Amino acid sequence: MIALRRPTSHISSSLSKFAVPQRTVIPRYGLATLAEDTRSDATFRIPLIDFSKFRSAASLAEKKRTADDVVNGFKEVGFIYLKHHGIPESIVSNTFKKSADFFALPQDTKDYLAWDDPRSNRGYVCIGRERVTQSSDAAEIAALRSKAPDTKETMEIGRDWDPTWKNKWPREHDVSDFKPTMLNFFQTCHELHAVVMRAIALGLDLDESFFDDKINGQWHNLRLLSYPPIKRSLLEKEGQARAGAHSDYGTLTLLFQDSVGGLEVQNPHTKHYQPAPPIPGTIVVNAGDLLARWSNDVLRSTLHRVVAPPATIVNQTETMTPGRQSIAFFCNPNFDAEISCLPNCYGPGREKKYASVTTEQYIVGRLADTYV
Ligand SMILES: O=C(O)CCC(=O)C(=O)O
Ligand SMILES: [Fe+2]
Repeated sequence: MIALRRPTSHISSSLSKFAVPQRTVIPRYGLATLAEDTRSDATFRIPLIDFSKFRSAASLAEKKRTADDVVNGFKEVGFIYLKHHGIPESIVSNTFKKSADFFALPQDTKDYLAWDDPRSNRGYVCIGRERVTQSSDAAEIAALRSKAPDTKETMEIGRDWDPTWKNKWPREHDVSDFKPTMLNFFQTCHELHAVVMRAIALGLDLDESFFDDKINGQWHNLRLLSYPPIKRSLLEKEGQARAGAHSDYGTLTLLFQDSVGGLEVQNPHTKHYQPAPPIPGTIVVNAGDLLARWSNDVLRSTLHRVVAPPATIVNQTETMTPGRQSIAFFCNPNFDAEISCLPNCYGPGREKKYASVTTEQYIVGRLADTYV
């Protein structure tokens, strides 16, 4: 359902004059647009885009076709799958392995590295400490956190050469090669972000290099996530999820999932949640709030959440859901970048919706609201 078009039995009138036997069904693939498909949950799909067509395009016109697909995906859904994205599978699997080794450490070893400041946004976050939500009301978030905390733990890593904020690395004898593995992954994701933003610039009819000098400072956040096995009955409680419904804050999120599943994306048109299952060889990419704001909401920052894995993975009669691992790379513009409406995203009939804000003002404010 995600990438393939459904067949339909509709035969266009221009074909009817030909000798088509009465009961022949001519399948039509790929004719409905993404915009049409997303209007209904039955046909909702997250587009799957072959990104090698952008990287190795023989002409600007060919490049622009993939760029248009990327932008169209963010306009209609806010989420896309990328295949042939250029990050070798060995790098992804090794990063997952080091992440698993980290979360397997004793609790007090992890607590020693505790996250302690939203301006730094680095370190270990134990289960129940973050409650992602769209609310910015402190009392409401505190109530949600105690009633239905997120059932996940995370490790947050920022750019390593920051003069003010230091990453919190486990000791080498706790997890060998953790730091070089994460820094290599960080750099690799940074480079992919820069290329996808070039595609977005082109798809918005801006100069391809428009974002280059606004996103080169690597103010990103690499988040390792671990969702421990949990009783199904706990996940099915009112308002409870592995990660509650939220949007992300930055430009784009590059999301790497294991094979367990449970990620759901809100269909922006029907407001119903739809699964975004792991597809081998792909990554999920979603637009964040700053990109939506930058583009005057031309590009969508779509709500998503992580719930119990589908019943094909866990039998409904089982009482435990399996543990799940994922890695989110939250990409940000430079912290001093002024996020004010992009040149092509306003005009007569489309007024500017947002005041200009720096990345830092926006992100630090959001993070301060969601953690205790
Ligand atoms: O674990 C996932 O698949 C999604 C995590 C997520 O959306 C987040 O951390 O912002
Ligand atoms: Fe998210």
